[in-house]
Amino acid sequence: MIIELDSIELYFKERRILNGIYLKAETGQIVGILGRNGSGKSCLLQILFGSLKPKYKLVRLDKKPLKRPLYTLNMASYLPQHQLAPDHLKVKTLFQMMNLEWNTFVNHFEKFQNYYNTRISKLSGGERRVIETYSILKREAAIVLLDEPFSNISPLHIEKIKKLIEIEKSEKIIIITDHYFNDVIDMSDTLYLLKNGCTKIIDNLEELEDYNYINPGKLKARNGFHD
Ligand SMILES: Nc1ncnc2c1ncn2[C@@H]1O[C@H](COP(=O)(O)OP(=O)(O)OP(=O)(O)O)[C@@H](O)[C@H]1O
Repeated sequence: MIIELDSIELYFKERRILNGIYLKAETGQIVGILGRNGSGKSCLLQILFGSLKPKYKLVRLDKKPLKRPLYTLNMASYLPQHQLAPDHLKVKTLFQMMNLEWNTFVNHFEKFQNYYNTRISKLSGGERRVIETYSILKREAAIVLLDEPFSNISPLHIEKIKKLIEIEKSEKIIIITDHYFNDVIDMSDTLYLLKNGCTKIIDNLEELEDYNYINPGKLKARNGFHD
């Protein structure tokens, strides 16, 4: 499956947020979106999901224009930037709703084994994000959109989630944005930078310095971003 976003124009009142967007993602690949605060990354994911309506957009699924919002097709799983799971919900209810195996989860995240009956409100911000990210990632869906999945998550758990994303990508399209740019770069097969309302495809990581997204020397040493 291939999904493409094209020619998006998003305004809030007179303020232009996005114009000149092109993004392509396909099954088996992770697409990373980087960009400074306020560059429009969350808006872009919401537009793709269909929950934000811009002035103009073109979404193509396998080359055919998509006439309905993606969420109505029940094929996309979307992690919003802000809290997803309501406070009063018990962890077990979330797992039941998402049709996920608790034992499989605690095999990956042993620390959570006593949380089955716990309400979301009793978890730390990072613990909640691990559960939210995991449940969106593992849900049955052809397209997974992850907006800041690593927020407040400890390095050890980030590494575990990165491994799970790598496994899930074989059957899914995964689009991810996060300010942990080294982690996004590590995982991404294709990388876009969102700047001045436009997407720029990044072929060489030095371009991220040239576009003033990061200061020179901040990139983790690597041979290429697929390594
Ligand atoms: N509902 C709204 N009404 C008005 N302006 C908005 C609204 N939602 C977003 N914006 C503006 O649109 C711009 C892009 O917002 P968005 O949340 O997509 O940025 P972002 O790249 O995800 O930022 P961050 O990395 O800080 O989360 C911001 O300047 C924001 O203030």
